[in-house]
Amino acid sequence: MSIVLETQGLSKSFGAIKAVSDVSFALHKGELLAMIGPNGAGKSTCFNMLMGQLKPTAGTVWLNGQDLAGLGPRQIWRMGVGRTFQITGTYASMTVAENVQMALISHHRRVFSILPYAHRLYRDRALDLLNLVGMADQADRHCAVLAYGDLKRLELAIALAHEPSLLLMDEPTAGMAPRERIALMQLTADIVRDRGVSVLFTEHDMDVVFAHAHRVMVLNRGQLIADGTVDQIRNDPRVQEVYLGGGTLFHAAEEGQHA
Ligand SMILES: Nc1ncnc2c1ncn2[C@@H]1O[C@H](COP(=O)(O)OP(=O)(O)OP(=O)(O)O)[C@@H](O)[C@H]1O
Repeated sequence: MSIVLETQGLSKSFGAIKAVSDVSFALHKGELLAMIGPNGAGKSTCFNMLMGQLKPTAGTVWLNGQDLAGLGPRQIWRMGVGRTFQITGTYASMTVAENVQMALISHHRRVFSILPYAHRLYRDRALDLLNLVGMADQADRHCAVLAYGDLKRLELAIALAHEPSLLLMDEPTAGMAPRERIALMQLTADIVRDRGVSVLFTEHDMDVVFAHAHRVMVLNRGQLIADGTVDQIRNDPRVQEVYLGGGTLFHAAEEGQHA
């Protein structure tokens, strides 16, 4: 399997705080990789470095073999890295379809030339993407009236409009009801399988992680303490030590499995 994203010795310090320390990993094509860890473990800092929002203190990030050093968020996004956020970034005053159309227009770099007839442009392609995320029946609703779970699915369609080879999803299910969480990650797993997109996601809900991730990395205090399959991670004593203190990880996941 080819490597899409690779880091070597990735590190970030804020003054005396080592937020991320010597993190090396590889993400393969078509892989759904979870990055987990307790609060303050360094997940968001890692994501922000991968996306060009933060400059690493040390280390290298390669995307499809290309060194990302010195590149900003927009250049990295243009190279095929999509991102969904903890807080959705949709335009409330526009309809669901228009939001996706805007993303398609931007992807095809046509923003300034087509504004007078933008409402028609890429409409069919937008509907295809909305169909993919189960939102086609809401195409003409305004985003302001959407339920939170629907906004997250729309955000996924917007990210896919840019045809990313890699999707970074920062707590994609935050704020969602348990059933919605599983549904959104099932949808993401289907997209990974059907389109060969690679996904790196952070997640606090272990039911979601253990049900869908192909592989799991665990960060603690900025360091990568484990990287393996779901079973390897569940049984790793270092991971258990980190999480059992919080008392939430494994019990919740096991109950979820038996539900
Ligand atoms: N801009 C910053 N300036 C100073 N310290 C920071 C900054 N950003 C993050 N940190 C610190 O770096 C460490 C890692 O934070 P980070 O937000 O990456 O963790 P996280 O794993 O994403 O946490 P959470 O799950 O709570 O979102 C924390 O100690 C945090 O306080």
